[in-house]
Amino acid sequence: MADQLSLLLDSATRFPLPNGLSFSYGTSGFRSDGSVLGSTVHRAGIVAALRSLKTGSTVGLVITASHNPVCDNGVKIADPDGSMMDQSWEPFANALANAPDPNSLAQLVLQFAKDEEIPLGGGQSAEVLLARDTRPTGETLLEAAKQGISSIIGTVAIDMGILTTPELHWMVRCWNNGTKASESDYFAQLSNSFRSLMELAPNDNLNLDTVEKKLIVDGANGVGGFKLEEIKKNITGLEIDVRNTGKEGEGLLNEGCGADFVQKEKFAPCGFGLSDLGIRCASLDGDADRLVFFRLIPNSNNKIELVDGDKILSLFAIFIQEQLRLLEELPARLGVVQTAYANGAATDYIKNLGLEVIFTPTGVKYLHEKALEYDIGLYFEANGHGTILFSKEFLSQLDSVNRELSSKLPGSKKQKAASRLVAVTQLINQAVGDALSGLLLVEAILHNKGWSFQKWCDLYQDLPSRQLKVKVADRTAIVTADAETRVVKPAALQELIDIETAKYTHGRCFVRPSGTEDVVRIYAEAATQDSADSLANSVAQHVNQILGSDIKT
Ligand SMILES: CC(=O)N[C@H]1[C@@H](OP(=O)(O)O)O[C@H](CO)[C@@H](O)[C@@H]1O
Ligand SMILES: [Mg+2]
Repeated sequence: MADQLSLLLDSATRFPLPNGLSFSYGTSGFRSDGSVLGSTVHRAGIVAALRSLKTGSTVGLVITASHNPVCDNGVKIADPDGSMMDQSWEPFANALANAPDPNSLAQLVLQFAKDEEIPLGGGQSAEVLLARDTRPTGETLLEAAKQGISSIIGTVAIDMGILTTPELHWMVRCWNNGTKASESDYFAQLSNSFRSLMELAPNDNLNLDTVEKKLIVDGANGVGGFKLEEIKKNITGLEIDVRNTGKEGEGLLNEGCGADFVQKEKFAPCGFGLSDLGIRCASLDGDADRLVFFRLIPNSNNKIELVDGDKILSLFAIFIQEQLRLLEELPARLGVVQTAYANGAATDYIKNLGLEVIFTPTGVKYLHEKALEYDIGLYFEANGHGTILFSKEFLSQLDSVNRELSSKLPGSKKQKAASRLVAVTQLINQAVGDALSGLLLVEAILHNKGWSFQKWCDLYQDLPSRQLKVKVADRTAIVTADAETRVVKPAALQELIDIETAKYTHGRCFVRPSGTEDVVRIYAEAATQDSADSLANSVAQHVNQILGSDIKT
C-alpha cells in the first residue's frame, strides 16, 4: 500500500487544483474551460481506474464538451455496459475533483477503496478505454487522464484515439461482452444492419418518389462528420453530403452550427443556404451523440422546419409498434421516456399511440436508467439525444422467433417484421444515444414506410416554445422537484411561474439550473409563438429579480 500511496501523491502533485475553482460531475460529467481541467481529468482517470477495479471489467473515459464552445472541454466515465457511470459514484468523483492537495486526494482514494472493498495494490488488473473529440485541449487532457489511470497500480489505459462519444461507449460495451470492438467493427455493424433494414422495405416502396435519396448532414465541425464520411463509403440507397466536417476553412466547432444551435435557434447552420431548399437535412452535435433533422423554409432568411428528438422518438415508436403488431407471439412491454423539455404535442401524440410515457430529470443518465425497466425502452431528449434499449430476455425471444419464422415462413410478413426488429437492434447503439446510428435508423425507417420528410413533419404540430437562459449569482439556489417541472426553492418563484403560466392558453413553463453551464434555463410553451416568448420573458424577469442577473438568450 505504501507504493500505492507514494504513486498517488507523486502523480497528484503534477496536477494541482486551480485556485478558487470547484468542479461538479453535472448532467454529463465534468465541464469547464479546457485550460483549467487538467486536475479534474487526472482525477477522473483515478475514478475510472477504481471503477474498473470495483467492477472487474473494462470501463471508458471520454474527453469532450459535446455541443459547448471549442474552448470548453469535459470528461465523463462509461460503465462496463457502455452506459454512463453509476450515479452512486458521483459524490466520490466530486469530492476527489475538489480535493485541495495531494495528501487529501490520496486519503480520499484510500478511504473510498476501503469502504467499497476495492482491491488496491496490483493484485487485480484493470483497464480503461480512452477517447477524445477534436478539441485542441484534448491531447493534453488525455495525457492527464493517462497519468491519473496509471497512478492506480495494475491499471492499463488503452487510447482508442479521436472518436465520437457513442463510439467509445459502444466499444466499452462490446469489449466486455467479448464481441468485436474496433472502430471498423462499429462501422461494419452500422452499414450492415442499415443495408439489411433497407432491403426489408416492402417492394412497392422501392421506387417511390417520396423517398428522397439525398440527405445533407451538418457535422458541427466536430468528430461526427468525418466518421460519417467513412461510414457512407459502405452505404447504398442513400446519398449523403457532409458539410461542416471541421476541415480547414470550414469553421469552428459548434459555432453557428451543430444540433444544439439548430434545435435551440431554429435556424439553418452555417454552410447551408438557398440551394438546399427542399432537401432533407440533419445536424449532429460536436461529439455526435445528438441528432436533429430539418428543412429550410423558402423565403425565410434561413429559418427551418425542425424535426427534433421528440419526432425521431415518435418515428421509432411507430415503427417498432407496427412490427410488434405483426408478431403476437412476441409480447413486449414498450415504454417511452422523456424530460420536461419534450414538446407537449409530442407527449400527447405518443400517449395516443397507446404507449406508456414517463418523465425524468434532464440528462440521459436518468432517461437511460428508466428505459432499462422495459422490454423495449425508447428514450429521447428533445435536443436529439436518445436511443432504444432492448432487454436481454426480449433479444433472446426475438432471436428464436426470427429463426423459427425464417425456417417455417420465409418471406412472410411476420418473418420480415421479425427481421426488421433484429436489424433495428443491431443498427441502434444500445450503449448510449448515437447520432450516426440514429441517423441511419431514421433513414431506413423512412425508406421502409415510404414516407417523405413532409409526412414525418406532419405527424403532429409542435406547440410553439421558447428557451431562455439567465446568468445568476448562484444557480444552485434553485431546487426543483417532480422531474424538474416545479421549483421548490425559492418557493416564491414557483408561485410567480404559476401566475404567469395561467395567463396563456396551453401555457407550460419551468425553470431549472443547467448541469453543464453556469446558467438557469427557462422553458415556456403556449398556443402561439408570441405567447411562448412572452411567458418565457416574464418568468426570466422573475428569476432575474429573485436571484439577481442579466437575461441572455
Ligand atoms: C435543455 C437542454 O438541452 N439541456 C441539455 C444540457 O444539459 P443542461 O443541464 O440543461 O445544461 O446538456 C446535457 C448534456 O448534453 C443534455 O443532456 C441536456 O438535455
Ligand atoms: Mg453531445
